Amino acid sequence: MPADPRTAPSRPQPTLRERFNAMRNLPPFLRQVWATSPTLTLTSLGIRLVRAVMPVLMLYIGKLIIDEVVRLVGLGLGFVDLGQAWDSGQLDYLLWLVLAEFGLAVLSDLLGRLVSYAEGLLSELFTNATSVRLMEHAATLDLEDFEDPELQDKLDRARRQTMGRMSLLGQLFGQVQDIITVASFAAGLLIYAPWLILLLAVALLPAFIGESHFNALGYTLNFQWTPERRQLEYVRQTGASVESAKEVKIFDLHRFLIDRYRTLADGFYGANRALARRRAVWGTLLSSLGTLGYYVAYAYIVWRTIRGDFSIGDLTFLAGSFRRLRQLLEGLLVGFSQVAGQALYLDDLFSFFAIEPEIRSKPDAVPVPRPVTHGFVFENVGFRYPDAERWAVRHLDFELRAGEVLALVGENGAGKTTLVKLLARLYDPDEGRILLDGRDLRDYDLDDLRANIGVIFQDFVRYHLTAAENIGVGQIGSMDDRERIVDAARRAMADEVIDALPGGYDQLIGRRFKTGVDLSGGQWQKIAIARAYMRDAQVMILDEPTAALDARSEYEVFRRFKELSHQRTAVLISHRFSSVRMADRILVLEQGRLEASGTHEQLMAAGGRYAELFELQAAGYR
Ligand SMILES: Nc1ncnc2c1ncn2[C@@H]1O[C@H](COP(=O)(O)OP(=O)(O)OP(=O)(O)O)[C@@H](O)[C@H]1O
Repeated sequence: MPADPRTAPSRPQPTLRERFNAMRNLPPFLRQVWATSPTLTLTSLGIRLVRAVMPVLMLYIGKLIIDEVVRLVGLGLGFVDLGQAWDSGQLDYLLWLVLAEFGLAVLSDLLGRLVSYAEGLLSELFTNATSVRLMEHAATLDLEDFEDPELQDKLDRARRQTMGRMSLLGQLFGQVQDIITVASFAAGLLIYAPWLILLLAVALLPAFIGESHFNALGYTLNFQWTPERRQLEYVRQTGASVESAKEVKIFDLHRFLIDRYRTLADGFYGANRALARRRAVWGTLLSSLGTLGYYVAYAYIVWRTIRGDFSIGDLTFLAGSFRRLRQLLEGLLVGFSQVAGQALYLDDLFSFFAIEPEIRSKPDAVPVPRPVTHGFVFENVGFRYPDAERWAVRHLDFELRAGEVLALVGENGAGKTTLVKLLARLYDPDEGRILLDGRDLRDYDLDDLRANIGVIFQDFVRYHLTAAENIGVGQIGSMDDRERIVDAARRAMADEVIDALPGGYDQLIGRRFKTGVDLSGGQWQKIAIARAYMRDAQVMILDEPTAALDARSEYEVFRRFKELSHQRTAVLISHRFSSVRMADRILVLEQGRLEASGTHEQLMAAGGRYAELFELQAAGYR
């Protein structure tokens, strides 16, 4: 069961300083927005600038209208009907004022729509650009990073941020607009009653502090529940996907999965609800303080009007200004705390981008020699998975000579796959070093090294693409080279599988999509092995991708592999001794150590574990 996040060691609630510090994320965020589309950014900011001063203009025209009406009433002209009043010309000024206000109202609406349009587009572009950056950055990270659950949590949060931060954009720009509007109202009010503005600001402060407190709590809640939310996602997928449907049915797992989903989802819902409830109660209390401030100011203006200091038009302008100012200030303060809250989330996005891969090319990296003349030498190589107590492999000293076919045997967990991963520099050794033609593997250009090594792992990927594409991914640059793909398929004995497909090489395989045709485990493996033949690699490694092949097929695959690996260095991993014995040399691994090495005959003659395991398997066939 997942750890209860309330008792599990958790991230403490961000302090006020952390919250303010998070604001440092805003400039890079804005830079990225700008880089996404300068035109759209300028358009929306420009329009918002114009919109910002419209409210005060409209309110002022409203004041002029009322003053004019009061003046006209005071004149006691006693018009009989509208026609007469119209002809007298006394209404002209009023008419212009009303028309001006109408024009402003229409323009304001139009500009509002334009802003939404521009920002909608900008947000979408920004989300897409960030998603692409996320994928690009993820591609540079080490395998070790990916295997770290903490990184997976971070990646999950970052992924959510690419979507979630769309609202931040509109909010930030809205804040800028509101600040200008506030300034324009404040300038108007300053002439009449400056200290009232201060009163409003002070009255609103508690609501602001409350808001930012709850935003931080909300962030902490989301942060703490990331692992559970990932589990939720996992359970949901397991409960309803093609890949797991078979087992879920046979083992009747759906109730178990649903129960687990419910438990997790209820926990998150409960925590969320409790926070929302507290937020609602406190929010209401604190914002009523702001309301109080507003009414004190209102009463003061009314009193000054009664005393004759202000006209009726002034009263409407002032009261309206105050109402708007209060709304705006409240919005600004709440918005500010929300922006600060969202900036905390940006931390997740940026801290994901800040992860630096450890395995990368040195600035003065050299290309891999072509051809490799001596081969690889492992010198006292040891490697331990992060947080693991046991060494996965240790004290490995051996040579993999150029042009040699080497087989790795050993029981489950002996370290065979780890050794291969070290060879392909998916990890770097924690102890000792690996040399290629006398130079440390770390001196070579990483891309070139990987291009020279073709590995098919036991857990190779089944791409839900066409058969040709499934092979083509082995050498992405030759995806369109059908001849090469067909040739690779033939070598891996995948051609017969593909010929039997209704669509041949263009047949979509896998069951995920409507027109897809699924393959058997062994058929998938043949396709995956063809991938290795696509590569122009000097070193070929088959890490047990043949386990599902029938005995004859595996034998045949390995026989061809050996034949075709002529002049190539090759590593085979298999639990079938009939295949292993074809290798030039065999390394026997036992609990991460090299136990013995030699040809099949030598190892049999030595009578160690190899001979024992071989006999065990042979006896099974007799
Ligand atoms: N990603 C990982 N994180 C932590 N430990 C790992 C990881 N992969 C493997 N191990 C551990 O390292 C040891 C060696 O594993 P490895 O996969 O190299 O064995 P193997 O010989 O290939 O086994 P098999 O025959 O089952 O494929 C095992 O004890 C395993 O539990």
